[in-house]
Amino acid sequence: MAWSNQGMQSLIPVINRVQDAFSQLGTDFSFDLPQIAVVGGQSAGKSSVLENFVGKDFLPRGCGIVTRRPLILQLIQDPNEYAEFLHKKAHRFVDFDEVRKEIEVETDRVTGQNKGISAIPINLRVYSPNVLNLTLIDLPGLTKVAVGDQPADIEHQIREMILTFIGQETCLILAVTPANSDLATSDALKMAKEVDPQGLRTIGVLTKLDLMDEGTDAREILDNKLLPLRRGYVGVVNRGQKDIVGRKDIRAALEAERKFFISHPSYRAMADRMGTAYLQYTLNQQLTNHIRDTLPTLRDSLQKRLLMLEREVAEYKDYQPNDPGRKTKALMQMVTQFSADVERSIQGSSAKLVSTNELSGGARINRLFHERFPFEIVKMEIDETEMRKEIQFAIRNIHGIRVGLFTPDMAFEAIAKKQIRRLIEPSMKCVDLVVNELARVIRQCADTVARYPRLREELERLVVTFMREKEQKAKQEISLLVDYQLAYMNTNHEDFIGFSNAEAKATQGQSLAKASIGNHVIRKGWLMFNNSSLVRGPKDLWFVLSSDSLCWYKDESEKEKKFMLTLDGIRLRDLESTFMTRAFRFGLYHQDGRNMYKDYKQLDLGCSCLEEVDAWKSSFLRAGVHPEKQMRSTSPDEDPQESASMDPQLERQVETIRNLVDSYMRIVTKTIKDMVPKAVMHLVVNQVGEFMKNELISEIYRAGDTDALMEEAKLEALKREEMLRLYAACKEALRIISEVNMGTIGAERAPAIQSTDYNPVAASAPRPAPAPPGGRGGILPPQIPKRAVTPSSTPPDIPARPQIPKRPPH
Ligand SMILES: Nc1nc2c(ncn2[C@@H]2O[C@H](COP(=O)(O)OP(=O)(O)OP(=O)(O)O)[C@@H](O)[C@H]2O)c(=O)[nH]1
Repeated sequence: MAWSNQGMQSLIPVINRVQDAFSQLGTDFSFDLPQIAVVGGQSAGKSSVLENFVGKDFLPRGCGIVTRRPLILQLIQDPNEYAEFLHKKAHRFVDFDEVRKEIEVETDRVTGQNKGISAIPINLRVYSPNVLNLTLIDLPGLTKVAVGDQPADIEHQIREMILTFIGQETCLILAVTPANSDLATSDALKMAKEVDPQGLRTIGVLTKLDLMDEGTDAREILDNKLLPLRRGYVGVVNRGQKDIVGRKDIRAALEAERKFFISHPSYRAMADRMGTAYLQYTLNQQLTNHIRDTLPTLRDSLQKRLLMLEREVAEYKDYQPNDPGRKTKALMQMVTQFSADVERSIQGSSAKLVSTNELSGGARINRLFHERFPFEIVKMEIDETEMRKEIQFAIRNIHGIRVGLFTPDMAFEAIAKKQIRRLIEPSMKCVDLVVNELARVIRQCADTVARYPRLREELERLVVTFMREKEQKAKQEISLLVDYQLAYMNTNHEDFIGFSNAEAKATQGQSLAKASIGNHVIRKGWLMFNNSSLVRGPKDLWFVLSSDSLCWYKDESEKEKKFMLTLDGIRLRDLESTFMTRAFRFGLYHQDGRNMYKDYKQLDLGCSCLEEVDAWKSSFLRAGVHPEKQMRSTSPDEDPQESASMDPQLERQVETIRNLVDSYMRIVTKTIKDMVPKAVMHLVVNQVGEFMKNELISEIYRAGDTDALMEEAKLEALKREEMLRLYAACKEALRIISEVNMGTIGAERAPAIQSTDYNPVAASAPRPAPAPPGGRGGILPPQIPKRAVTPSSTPPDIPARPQIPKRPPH
C-alpha cells in the first residue's frame, strides 16, 4: 500500500480490530461502528460484487435466501492470499471453496437447517494482494416469500435486521440495484431512503448493466440525475449465471467489465468511474474518511458506555461464584437486605428512597384499615325496611298474645346480637386483605434475590408459611373480639343512648345517626361534574362532603360556592362510563324522585380511578348516604298483614328499638374498627417483621443445604459473564482506538492512491483518465459531505488514476 499517511492507512484495520472485539462477544450486540452494509433485493448481485472485490468465488450460492447471517467481510491487503474466520482463528483457509463451505456450516450452526435467519454475524477476513483495505457487511437479501419451513414473517425479520444495521448513523449503505429493473421500485434504495432520506450516506451500485434492453442505458442514473445520492452511483458488470456455472475466471470477467465500459457508447465518457475496481477504490476511500470523521464520536460513546459498565463491574470485582466464604457472606447480605426491604416497605422509608410512583405496602395497609375496612363495615348495613320488619316481628313475638304496652328490651338484644355477628365477615376480610398485601410486599422484595432462585423460593416459603400461621391465629383472636361483644351487652356504656333517650328520639322521629355525628367535614376533593351544560362539557369542581350536606366550589380555595345539597333522602348508585365522562362514575339521587340540582334528577360525578370512587362511596356511607339496593320483591304468599303494621304504638316501639340498636352498634363498630387493625398489626404484621429480623437466618440454615440455595440462576450468571465480556470488549476497543494518533489524522483525509501503485489488469488496458474535479457531463464524483479540501492538486476524493487491484502472478 502506498498511502501517504500511515495514520490514515491504519484506520480500516483499526475498526476491523474494534469490530472483532465486539464480534467475539458472540451476541447480536452491535455497536455504532463506522462500516459499510451491503443491501439489495434477492439476486440483485450483492454476492457477485463482493466476490469480484476478492477475485475469488467464495460465497454460498443457491436458490432462496442464501445469506442468512450478516457476513462481516474484512478485506486486508497482504502479499499472501488466505482467509480466516474469527470463530476459527487458528485455521488459515487457502482454498476458497473451503471458505464457502465454512460459511454454510457456520450459518446452519446458529440458524438451524430450516433456513431461518440470525443477526449474529460471521466474521471473515480475507488477506490478499488484490484487495484494498475494506470492510463490508453482507446482509440477507430482501425477500418476499417464505419457502419451505421458513418462518412466515421472514420478510419482516430480514427487514428488521437490515434496519438495525443501516439505521445506525455511522453506517454507510451500499445499495445494490439491478439496472434491468425499475430504479424507483428498488428494494435497496427504498430501504436506504427510510433511514437516510437525504441520501447522505448511501452509495448506489447498479449491476447488470449488460442485461439492459437494447437501445436503453442507465446514464441518467449514473449521472446522478434521477434519484440523486450525495455519494453518487457506480455501475458494474458482474458475471452472468452462465459464467458462474462455467466457472469463468473473475480476472477475465473484470477485464470484460472494463471493456464493456470503454466500448459502450453511453458509458465510454464515464468509464473511469465505473466498474468493480473503481467501486472498490472509492469505497476504500470513503470508508477511511468516514472512519476518520466518526472516530472521535465513537471514542466518546465507548467511553460513556465503559463508565456505565464500570459501575456494574465493580459489583463483581473479585467475583468467585464458588468461594464458600463469599457465598455465606452473600447469603447473609441477601437475607438482611430482604428483611430490611420488607420492613421499609411496611414501616415507611427515608425520603431518599420514597417511591413516587406507587403506594408502599405500609401505605396500602393503612388505607385498608382506614378506608376499605370501615367501608366494608358500613356496606354490610342491612336494609332498613328489612331490619324494621325484624324488630317488629321480635316485638310481636315477645308480646305474644298479650297487648304490649311497653317496649320489650329483649327485642333490642336479639336484633343487636344479630348485627354484631355480622361484623365477623368484614373483620375476616380485613385480615385477608392485609395478608394479601403483605404477601405482595414479600414477593416484591424477594425480587432483589432473583439472582439466587432457590434462595428466593426458600425465603418466600419460610416467611409466607409463618405469615399464614399467624393469619389463622389472628382470625381466631378477632372472632374472639366479636364473641366478647356477644357475651355481654353493656347497656351501661357511657356512649349508649339509653332507653328513655331512644324513646324520646323515636317520638321526635329524628335521625339519631346525624345527631351523634354532628355536622363535620368527612371528605374533600376534586370530582368531575358531568351535569354542566352540554356546550361546556364536564368540568372538575371541588366537593366538600360533611355529615349532612354536600357542597361544591369552583376550586379548593372554597371561596366561590356553586351549590349546597342536604343529604336527607339521598342515595347513591353506580353509573356506566361514557366516552364524554371519566371511566369511573357514580350518581346521587333523591329517593322520592325530586330534582337534585337545577332540573337534574341525578347528580353525575366522576373520578379518575376506581379506588377514588370507593373512597367517596365509603365517605358517603359515613354521611348516611347508602347505595341503592335491589328492590326486594315481596313473595306472593307473604301475608301483607304480617309484614306491615298500622299500629302507631308498635311503630314507635320499633323506632325505639331501632334507635337503641343503632346507638349500640355505633359503640361496637367503633371498637371493632379500632381493635381489628390493632390485632392484625400485632398478630400478623409485627410478628412477621420480628420473625424476619430474628429468626429468618437461622431458619434458612436449618432448612438445609445453603450451598444449594446460593446456586446462581443460570441466566444471571450468563448475564454477568456477558456484561463482563462487553466491558472487556469496550476497554479493548478504546485501547485500539487510542493507538490511532488523532493529531496526525485529524486534518488529513484519504489521499488518492499513488500512480506507482497502479498495476493494470492487462498491460494493454488503457489507464483510466483522471477525473476532472467538478465531474463531467453532470457526473457527481462520490464526494463525502463536509470535507476539508486537501492542499493537493488532485481532488481529494477522486483518484488521479483509479486503482485496479494488483493481481497475483499467474
Ligand atoms: N449478466 C449479469 N448477471 C449478473 C450481474 N450481477 C449478477 N448477476 C447474476 O445475477 C444472479 C444473482 O447474483 P448474486 O450475486 O447471487 O445476487 P445476490 O444479490 O447476492 O443474491 P442473493 O444472495 O440471492 O440475495 C447470478 O446468477 C449472477 O450471475 C451482472 O452484472 N450481469
